[in-house]
Amino acid sequence: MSLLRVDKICRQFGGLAANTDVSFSLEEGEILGLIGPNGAGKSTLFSIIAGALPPTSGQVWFEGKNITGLDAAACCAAGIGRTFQVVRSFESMTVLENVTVGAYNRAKSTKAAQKLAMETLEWTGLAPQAHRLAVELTPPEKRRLEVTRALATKPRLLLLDEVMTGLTPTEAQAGVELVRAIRQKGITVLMVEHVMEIVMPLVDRAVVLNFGKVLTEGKPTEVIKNPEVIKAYLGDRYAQGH
Ligand SMILES: Nc1ncnc2c1ncn2[C@@H]1O[C@H](COP(=O)(O)OP(=O)(O)OP(=O)(O)O)[C@@H](O)[C@H]1O
Repeated sequence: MSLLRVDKICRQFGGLAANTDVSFSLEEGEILGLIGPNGAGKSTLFSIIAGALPPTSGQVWFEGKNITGLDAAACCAAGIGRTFQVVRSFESMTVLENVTVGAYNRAKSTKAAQKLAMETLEWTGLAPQAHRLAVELTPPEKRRLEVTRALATKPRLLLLDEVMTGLTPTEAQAGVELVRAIRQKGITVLMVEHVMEIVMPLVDRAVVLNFGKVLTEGKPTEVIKNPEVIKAYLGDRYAQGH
């Protein structure tokens, strides 16, 4: 049984079809990349899987249960954690407080939530910043804070929305190592990422969206050679280099 199954998802915004008949599965322990040009419908699909947006039609199955229509809190409780494309830290709170907000989804008391938050910060390497205000963090630290807060909800599936965007190659490499460590802990990862040089060596499989539809899916090495993917997204320059 797949951990996640997205089945014929459609989402309309007025006359605009952001997702049309999107279907794919995600196996336990996989890292799956969701790629495609701007406006292809990636964030919309993330929001539908995470319960932030209902689909117009179609279904989302998680651990064999139909979770279509559950709200974001229920999806989080079910084991789906997410980050946002635009970083949403609580700027006037400390790093520890930010992560404690996530930990409350699992912990029954403030003390237990703070303990879980601190353990998660230690894991992601942000513990030395625990008592700083979120506003004081550098952009890569803020992205790491987002991931830490999502991890503190103890997800089985983590949705990462462009967490490497805007990072230097060294910072992105640290991000890649964090994603690998997350999988090592048994957490399945679905990630949206634009930087192909980062995402392709990292993912087991990639699903390519274009104009809201699945263009193709497969192993990264196959996907980047697909002429339709090159035309729609990668461009000839990337293809020639690989
Ligand atoms: N709340 C909304 N209301 C109206 N249209 C929307 C809304 N959210 C997304 N759209 C439209 O749906 C389409 C898909 O957008 P979406 O953000 O899902 O794409 P994306 O692949 O994540 O793009 P990007 O890579 O730029 O983040 C776009 O045309 C967008 O303008």
